[in-house]
Amino acid sequence: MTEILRTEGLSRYFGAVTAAEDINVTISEGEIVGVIGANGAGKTTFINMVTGYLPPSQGTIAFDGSPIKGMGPRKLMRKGLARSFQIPQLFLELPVIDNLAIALSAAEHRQFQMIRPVRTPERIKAADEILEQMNINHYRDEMVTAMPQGARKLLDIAIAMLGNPRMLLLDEPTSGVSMEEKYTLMDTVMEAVRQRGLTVLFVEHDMEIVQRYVSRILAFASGEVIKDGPVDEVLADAKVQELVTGKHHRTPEKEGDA
Ligand SMILES: Nc1ncnc2c1ncn2[C@@H]1O[C@H](COP(=O)(O)OP(=O)(O)OP(=O)(O)O)[C@@H](O)[C@H]1O
Repeated sequence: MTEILRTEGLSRYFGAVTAAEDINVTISEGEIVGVIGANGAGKTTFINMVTGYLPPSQGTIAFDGSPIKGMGPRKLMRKGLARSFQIPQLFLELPVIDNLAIALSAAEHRQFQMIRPVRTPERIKAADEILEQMNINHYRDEMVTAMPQGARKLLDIAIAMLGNPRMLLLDEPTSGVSMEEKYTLMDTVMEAVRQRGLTVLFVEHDMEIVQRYVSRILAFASGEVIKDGPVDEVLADAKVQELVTGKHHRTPEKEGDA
């Protein structure tokens, strides 16, 4: 399989705090990878470094075979590497359609400038398409404040998909979303991912979501990747159970044993 992302010796220190240390990960095109770990394990630090939001202290990052360390988020977005946030980064007091128009405008301009929600026919077309694909087109002309949390997450992910990325990094796509909404949200996102043939890396605390949607897991603890492999293998690992999932977590095979 073709490699799309590779990190080598990737580390980040905040003074005496080791947020991430010696992360060596290779992701192939089309893989859907879950990132798990307890609070403070280094998951967001890893995502932030890969997407250009945080400069690494050490190590290298390559996307599509070329070094990307030192590039900012907008440049990386143009290269095909996009992300969503744990807390959606949206203009709450603007209509949904204008949030998309602003994102498209920002993507079109290389230099920093005041960004206004200019609705060109091309932008409206692109916005309507993604809103429909993410099943949030009924919110099109509503303020973001009118949307429930799940719909806001979908809008944030829709914005990440606007530039037709090849790889998407999602930071806790289901956090703050109700139990009933979670699966609908993930089904919608994963269908869009499948149609676009994207590679996905997503941070998730909910092991049921992880088991249902990913094929490979990176387990983080104390800033390090302690296990990287197929879902069942990682979730059955004693160290992962001790440091990440808790020893009462049951793998899918064991589910029917009781
Ligand atoms: N800007 C910062 N300054 C100082 N320490 C930081 C900073 N950002 C993160 N850290 C520390 O780095 C470590 C890793 O944090 P990180 O946010 O990456 O963890 P996480 O696995 O994403 O946690 P969570 O699941 O709670 O989001 C933690 O000890 C955290 O306190």
